[in-house]
Amino acid sequence: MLELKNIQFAVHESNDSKEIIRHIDITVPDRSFTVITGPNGGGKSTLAKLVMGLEKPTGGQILFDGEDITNVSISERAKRKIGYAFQQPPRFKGLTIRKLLSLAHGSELSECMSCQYLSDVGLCAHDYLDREMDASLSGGEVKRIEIATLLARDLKLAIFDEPEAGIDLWSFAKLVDTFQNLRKYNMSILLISHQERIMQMADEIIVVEQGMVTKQGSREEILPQLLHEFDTICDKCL
Ligand SMILES: Nc1ncnc2c1ncn2[C@@H]1O[C@H](COP(=O)(O)OP(=O)(O)OP(=O)(O)O)[C@@H](O)[C@H]1O
Repeated sequence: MLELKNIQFAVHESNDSKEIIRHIDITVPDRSFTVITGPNGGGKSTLAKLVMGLEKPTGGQILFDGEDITNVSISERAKRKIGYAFQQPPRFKGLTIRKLLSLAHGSELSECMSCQYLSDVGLCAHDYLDREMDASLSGGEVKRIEIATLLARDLKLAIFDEPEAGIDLWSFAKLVDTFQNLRKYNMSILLISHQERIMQMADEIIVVEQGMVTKQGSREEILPQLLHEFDTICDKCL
């Protein structure tokens, strides 16, 4: 279980301090699917970076399975099975997808397991295992292969920052299917998204605005509120 307790993050800008995250408390239970949403600039990516260790909070505590990891390095967090999927996953020329999956796993993966991970992200293993992770792959394919590498790492917590960014509607539909498939794995998913179809898969939805949690609860409770707010905004624009 991940617990953020009174997390704060401020940066210094020309003799002034700018608060980006203000006193946030969040709990992500084991094997849950949590979506963080909210307006641009609200602090969602910063929150993900704080959990991953890419940024260090200026106040508060991060607990993972009861252990204080606030000051633990990125690589130590990775060893504790916390993983992060980039908005724009890196490509590695010269490295086959088969090799990439084994590297993610930490030892040679059997053909059968590699195929399983690729099929769970909606890719036909025989078409991809011996391809290079290079520029010849589409944006949607790269994203799904990155998710397969997270599966191969056998993570306890996977963090995705707007996985839908930069992909077309067709690839998005396949990505939604991929996230449905991830439900059978034992990991918790913390996903940042603005997409209703992704929120429809969540157990819990958290809205972050101006560095604060403004709504938090089950999908059944929060999603109708968000859709109603969105309709009201749209009606005002007519
Ligand atoms: N290191 C930093 N220095 C200064 N400002 C920062 C820093 N990191 C984030 N910010 C600012 O903090 C605010 C929150 O940024 P963040 O990327 O977390 O928002 P977000 O909710 O993920 O937005 P989006 O939906 O557009 O991706 C933004 O105004 C951003 O410019």
